Amino acid sequence: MAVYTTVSAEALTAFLAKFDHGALVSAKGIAEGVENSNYLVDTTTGRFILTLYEKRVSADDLPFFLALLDHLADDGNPVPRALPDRSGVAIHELAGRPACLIEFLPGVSVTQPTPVQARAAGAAMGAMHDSLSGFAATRPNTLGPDGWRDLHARCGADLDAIHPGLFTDTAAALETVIARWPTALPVAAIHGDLFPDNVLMLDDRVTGLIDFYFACTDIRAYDLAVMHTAWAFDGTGARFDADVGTALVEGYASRFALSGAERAALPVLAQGACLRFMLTRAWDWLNTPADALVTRKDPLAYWRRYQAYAAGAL
Ligand SMILES: Nc1ncnc2c1ncn2[C@@H]1O[C@H](COP(=O)(O)OP(=O)(O)OP(=O)(O)O)[C@@H](O)[C@H]1O
Ligand SMILES: N[C@@H](CCO)C(=O)O
Repeated sequence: MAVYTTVSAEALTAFLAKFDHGALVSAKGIAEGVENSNYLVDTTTGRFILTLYEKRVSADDLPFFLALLDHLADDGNPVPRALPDRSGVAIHELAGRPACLIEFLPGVSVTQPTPVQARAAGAAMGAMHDSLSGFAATRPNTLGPDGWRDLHARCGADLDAIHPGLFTDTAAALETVIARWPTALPVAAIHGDLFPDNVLMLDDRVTGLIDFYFACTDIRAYDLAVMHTAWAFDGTGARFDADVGTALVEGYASRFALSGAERAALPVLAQGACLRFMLTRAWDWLNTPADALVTRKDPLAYWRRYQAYAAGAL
């Protein structure tokens, strides 16, 4: 369960008193997610999400994320804004963590997307990229190729405790992918983590894009490649669904132009994405205490995907 920080009723009541969004009725920790602490908060006037930012989110980056969300919401994308308090402040401190009160969006995330749902989600990313072509602020991707090497070195030989030979095999894969990494593709603000659990849907309609806390400036088509790795496989990474992958890419292209060079680069971008998620999952796997109230995600599910792309899945 991803509630790393506990917020007392007293502290939450005092926090809500700064806003014009009613008084506390109830607050429940949300089990989903691994990065931040999230609460579902009901007040006398509505429903909200309270997010306390944990390990990987730096408070210094929050203004970038919130400006990006405002830009997308202004342009009609279904993203939640962080709400300002009465004095216009959106970034607060609560229980010792940076914290925001965020708009609640309806919908649920699908676990096994259909091609129709994947097409809608791809189109939502295309519309988002269209809006973000007019977003000027930048943030480096700390989990880009240089970050993978660093993470690989920090995990070190302990990777072999996850799977024999994993340290050497991933070192070789990293060098192969980095040597082929595109250098001339368009760069823009991207989401960076648009997994099915970060897309809220009602039936086949996208009602929310959430969790922008890896948003950064990077190769735009990398965002689509990340999405492909997460949507076109089952949770174990063992079963590839080509129809879902194709629907995702075509949905995207229906809303935002995908050049021949970007399409041609998707396989290597997807391999890089697999290494990124394999390594962050491996780091968490090796550094999360066994009794922590969070479900660790399987790094090998991303190593399997890497192998599928390396063998030509896309
Ligand atoms: N604005 C929102 N509206 C409705 N539900 C939301 C909203 N934001 C978050 N949630 C709910 O909280 C859950 C966890 O949120 P989120 O994915 O942002 O957490 P996280 O810890 O950053 O996750 P991740 O592991 O995907 O990085 C979501 O799966 C969703 O159920
Ligand atoms: N979406 C990521 C978690 C956030 O980095 C994963 O499934 O590994």
